[in-house]
Amino acid sequence: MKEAVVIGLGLIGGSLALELKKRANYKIKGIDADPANVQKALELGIIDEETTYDGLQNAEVVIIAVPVNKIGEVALRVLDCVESETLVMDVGSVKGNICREVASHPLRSQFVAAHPMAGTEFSGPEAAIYDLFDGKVMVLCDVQQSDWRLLDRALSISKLLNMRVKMMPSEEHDRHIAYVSHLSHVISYVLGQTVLEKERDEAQIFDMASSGFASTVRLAKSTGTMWSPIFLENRDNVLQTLDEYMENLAKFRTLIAESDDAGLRKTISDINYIKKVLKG
Ligand SMILES: O=C(O)C(=O)C[C@]1(C(=O)O)C=C[C@@H](O)C=C1
Repeated sequence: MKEAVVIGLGLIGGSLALELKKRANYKIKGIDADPANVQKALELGIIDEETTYDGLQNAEVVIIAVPVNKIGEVALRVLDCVESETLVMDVGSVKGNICREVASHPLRSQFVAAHPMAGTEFSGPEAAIYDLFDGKVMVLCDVQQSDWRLLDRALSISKLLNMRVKMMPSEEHDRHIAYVSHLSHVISYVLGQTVLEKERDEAQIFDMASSGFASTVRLAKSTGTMWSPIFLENRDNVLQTLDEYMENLAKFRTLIAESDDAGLRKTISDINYIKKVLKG
């Protein structure tokens, strides 16, 4: 039976474990710094057994799904322990720092830097979902640094999950992801913060909130354990997007302050182009 080891049994690690088990009959071994997560993952049938870094020898694939600030050190430790045929993949949301950290390891070519573009606002093994990755994009970075046979295995796993693969340099990934993922989270947190501060003075404001508020503030339910390290690992790119966002916000504010109906309609109509680029 093929073996996969998943390190970090949260939403993403847990969901990958479920998929590999159900879709390809892998035996899943798990590692997590929090014993409660291991216990929960065992109870939920996400993993078959707990293991340690000494138990990586028979793994066909080791998936690292810990918070992004910990991936580099975990990846180096894993590469120190694995056999020459094992694929080591991370699934973090920031790729440049991780690729730099593993760059000089003698087994660098066994590592594939991956980012499955899927998630929810929930966390922990109980948040793991079967089908989470179905139809989504898997980004693979700096692939020329990986052994082609192991890259091929990463591609097979992506195909198994029914994901579309995109390959790009890690630096480009980090610049783009700041716009389409990290900025949205900052905005949602600050929206939640602004409304919560108001709610303290004027109770019942949330009674009026409907789907518009719910959809824009959904991401604000995501944990700081995951998102603070993402913002800090991709700091320069996130700051760049925030500067551009704040500039646009100031322009939008001016249009409202000046009761510029034509300006507002034109700006909104331009932004409505998003309907064409984002389907669904
Ligand atoms: O839908 C969500 O709740 C997510 O946060 C998913 C999301 C995203 O920003 O789209 C977040 C981080 C992952 O690295 C990939 C996807």
